[in-house]
Amino acid sequence: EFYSSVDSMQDLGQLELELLNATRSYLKAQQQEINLFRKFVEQLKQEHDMAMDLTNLDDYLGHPLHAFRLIKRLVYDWDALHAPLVENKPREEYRQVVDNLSKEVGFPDLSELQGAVKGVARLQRVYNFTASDLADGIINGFFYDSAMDWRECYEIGVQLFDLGEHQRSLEWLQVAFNLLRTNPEMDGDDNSHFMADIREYAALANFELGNPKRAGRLLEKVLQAEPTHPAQLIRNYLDHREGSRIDQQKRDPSWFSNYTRLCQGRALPERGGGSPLRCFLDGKRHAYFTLAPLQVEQVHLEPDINVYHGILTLDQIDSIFVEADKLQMTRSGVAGAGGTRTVLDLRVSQQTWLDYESPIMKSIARLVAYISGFDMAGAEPMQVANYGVGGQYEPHPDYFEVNLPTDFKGDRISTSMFYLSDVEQGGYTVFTKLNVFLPPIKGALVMWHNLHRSLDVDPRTYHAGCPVIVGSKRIGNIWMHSGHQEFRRPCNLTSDS
Ligand SMILES: O=C(O)CCC(=O)C(=O)O
Ligand SMILES: [Fe+2]
Repeated sequence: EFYSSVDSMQDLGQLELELLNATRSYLKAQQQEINLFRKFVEQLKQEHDMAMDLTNLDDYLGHPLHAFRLIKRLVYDWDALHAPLVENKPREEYRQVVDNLSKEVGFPDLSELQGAVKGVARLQRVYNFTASDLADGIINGFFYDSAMDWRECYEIGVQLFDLGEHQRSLEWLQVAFNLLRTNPEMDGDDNSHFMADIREYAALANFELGNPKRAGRLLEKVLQAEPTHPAQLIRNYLDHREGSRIDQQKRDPSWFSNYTRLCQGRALPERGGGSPLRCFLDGKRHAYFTLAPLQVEQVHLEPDINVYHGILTLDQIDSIFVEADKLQMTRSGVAGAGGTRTVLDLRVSQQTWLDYESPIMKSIARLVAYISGFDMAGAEPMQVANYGVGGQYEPHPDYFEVNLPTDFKGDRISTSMFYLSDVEQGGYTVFTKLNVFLPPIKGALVMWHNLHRSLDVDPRTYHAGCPVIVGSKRIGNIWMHSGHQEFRRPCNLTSDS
């Protein structure tokens, strides 16, 4: 799978480069071969013409050497031409290259295209981007050199229709239509055919949205312009279908408005101020920090969430990726009932797990132990993740509460999340019940407890990774189990203590 991680999209970039190179050398080889053949044929033609030019063909063929020549041409020369022409070595080689690429890298299929389109739709939903802005290359008010043509907008509209996102599909089809009308690409006839195709889909989307009259009018327009257009079939189909479902718009879940608001970097309305948050240097937490105190930013109190700035150097982050590159990244799943894992749109990323054997991971383990005070015997390996097109992780707790995996010693008492990249736009970490949003800052660490001291779960820690708008978001998560920590964070008796 490619779309669920920006890193693996790089394989596709490479794939396309190799396809381009192979195709160019194929065309060049073909051209050379054709030129050679053409010359050869011209030569044969000259000889042939000369023979046929003679007023009396018998004169020519009666000459023993001429006869010899004609026969030789047909025995050898034409054969020499036929075989490679039919065989076409460059074509065989080209086919081979494409086959190998398809085996080694694999070409993306329709589900990948849908994944990418869903990513775009997710960005629109969470950040209120309009299709026309995106088509103009404007993302979140910033101009990128990425304007789209009508075909691309049409394709997104079609894919969204197939995904059942009818309102958004209609929006993209409208943009496609306007683009085609303002920048016609062919002479009139072809354009009207394309317009008919767009209207046909727009009619279907309108029907699904409970506007059968508008659907009918659009189909009418199509058939007026092109009486033989297959839209006639659609009309018959819609005429015989039950009335459309008007209320088929999916309702947003209750957390959605907090999520989108925080993702956009807008605080929720305050519910009375608590104690003020502070930034401070902490050189006392462990002797290790005496000379280089921790740079602590409190982002929430009760439950405490702290950001530790400048924890990892760029070199250290590079070393983490050297370790991660030795392993295979796989699509992230979410835990389901009975210890199952499923791949869902609510989490679009790829991940791998690093143990604490290598020098860099030994230092990471030491840092987490010194900062958190926990015993790393209870730590899971570090999960390194990379998000994809519109990649996100919807609100969730990090604890399990039920169906704890059998190899866990206690639930996930804390989360230590390292930001391993900056993100150009989007990709905030948000705590949907706490009014906290954190833009990723490369080298920083966020830490919080998921369990109360009683080891009961703390649902206030629900959090999410917002869709990445532009950029590649990389994080490293270390989850600590409550086993082994009995003396590090002694429990209390009341569940909310
Ligand atoms: O990407 C983020 O900011 C949050 C990730 C997260 O919550 C997780 O991986 O459990
Ligand atoms: Fe999480």
